[in-house]
Amino acid sequence: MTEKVALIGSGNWGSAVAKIIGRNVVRFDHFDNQVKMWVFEEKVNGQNLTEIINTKHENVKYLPGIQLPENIVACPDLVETCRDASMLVFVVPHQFVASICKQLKGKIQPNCKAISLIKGIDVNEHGFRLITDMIQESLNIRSCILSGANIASEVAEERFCETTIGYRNRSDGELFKEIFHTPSFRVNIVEDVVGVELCGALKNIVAIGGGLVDGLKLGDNTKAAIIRIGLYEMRKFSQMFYKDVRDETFFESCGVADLITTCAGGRNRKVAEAHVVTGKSFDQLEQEMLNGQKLQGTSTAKDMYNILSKNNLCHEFPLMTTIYRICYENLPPIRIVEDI
Ligand SMILES: NC(=O)c1ccc[n+]([C@@H]2O[C@H](COP(=O)([O-])OP(=O)(O)OC[C@H]3O[C@@H](n4cnc5c(N)ncnc54)[C@H](O)[C@@H]3O)[C@@H](O)[C@H]2O)c1
Ligand SMILES: O=P(O)(O)OC[C@H](O)CO
Repeated sequence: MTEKVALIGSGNWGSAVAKIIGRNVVRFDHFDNQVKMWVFEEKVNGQNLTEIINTKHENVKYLPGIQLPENIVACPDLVETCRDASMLVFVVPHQFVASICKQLKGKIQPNCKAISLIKGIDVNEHGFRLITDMIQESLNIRSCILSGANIASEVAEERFCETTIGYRNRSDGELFKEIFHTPSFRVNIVEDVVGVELCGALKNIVAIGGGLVDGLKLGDNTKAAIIRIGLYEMRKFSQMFYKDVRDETFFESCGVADLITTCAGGRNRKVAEAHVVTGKSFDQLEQEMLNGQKLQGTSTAKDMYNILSKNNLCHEFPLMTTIYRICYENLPPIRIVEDI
């Protein structure tokens, strides 16, 4: 059977993986060579971003300077992008997934499989769920997860790194590995969707902590302490709510490696540092510094705090709780070290 891949998302990470997927599908006979990529349409210098991508083969707004393969075709219509696909790659900021699934319900192939590259969780009045569960439940399809120490610009420049795919069904994990693995983007697959996904979501909160420490100029030892405590709280939370999450997952790229990279070079870190230095709000800094890219760490800190406070657990997760309070309750940033 010929597999057909569709990419849902074309931001910084979506465009970086488009380069990888576009090149990989042509290496195998069992993939259709054309990959449609859904673009949330917008004007860039008066021209539709889809038209720019399809003529220049570059996402000039979200990943400038990187050439995309010509078999990546930008499409502004979500349903049209996914209609005939058998493999869906979700790579949008987590706050947009619910509305995307709603639009796709009943409009995709019944044998479709999905993978989420999204780092975040979904919280509502009933509790919280994983983004992969949201995709599975709303579209009635299986979903893997991919997460790792993967800053998009470095991946796009083909600098060596690793990543982790979590699967429930091994053949899905192996199939998705084929479209992502390259000599410079090394994929390992593990049977722990929940562990891989929670690592990716929760590390974004710790990254805010790393940035606060940088803004306060507290130094490398303090940053290392934030990383260690963050890793401890990530594992504790994951295994408290999902007892099957494996210890080993935290030693994969999605675990300790992503924490290190995100606390060194990610957007969450950068904006949190600027928050300390300038005193401006996270929302304002996101607008000023990221040119349309989205922060995931602050909203995930809020989601996490809602879960913890509902379950009377704030005192057991002092780092995550303090980061939330600094972001949303005007707590002075120095409390990152005083309250943990
Ligand atoms: N950028 C990275 O280095 C990186 C690496 C690994 C994982 N991730 C994760 O991948 C996910 C996607 O991140 P990204 O960097 O590709 O996105 P991004 O931060 O570049 O987000 C901007 C994207 O969101 C789109 N958008 C804006 N408003 C929208 C709306 N209302 N509906 C739908 N889309 C809308 C924009 O068109 C653009 O494509 C996130 O969960 C992120 O944590 C990012
Ligand atoms: O830029 P950030 O902070 O969203 O982090 C990017 C990636 O998740 C790092 O692996």
